[in-house]
Amino acid sequence: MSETKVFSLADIKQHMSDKSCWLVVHGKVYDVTEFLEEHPGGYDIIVSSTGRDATSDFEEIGHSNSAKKLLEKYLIGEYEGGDSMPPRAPVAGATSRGQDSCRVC
Ligand code: HEM
Repeated sequence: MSETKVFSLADIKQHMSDKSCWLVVHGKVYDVTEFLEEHPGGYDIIVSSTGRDATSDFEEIGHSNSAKKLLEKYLIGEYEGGDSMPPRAPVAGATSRGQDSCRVC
């Protein structure tokens, strides 16, 4: 078994398209590019869950156990912040250094 790779938010944000598509679910990073075409829910819905924490998107749909098992096939590593990934894309221009608290709210 090779060592677990750890990815930053900046890494993850480079894979937000159908050319290269990573998902973060429960703090783990999945490269689902190859799965996009096969996804029964369509590929655009997955692409729209990239670049942020996709855990609630994935869980709220009520995916079957076989869908959860399928996810394991695409595991490539972990997010450096564990479960602390922003659920929505941070405010435009914010840094990924953890100082992106909202100035408006
Ligand atoms: C790599 C991650 C994912 C895998 C492996 C996956 C797998 C699957 C599978 C196997 C199904 C068929 C039903 C089932 O067995 O539960 C399904 C349906 C569905 N998935 Fe995903 N899914 C993933 C990510 C997502 C994400 C991030 C969303 C975003 C909300 C999503 C939305 C849906 C929807 C809406 C359906 C229902 C499609 C329908 O019945 O019309 N999935 N998915």
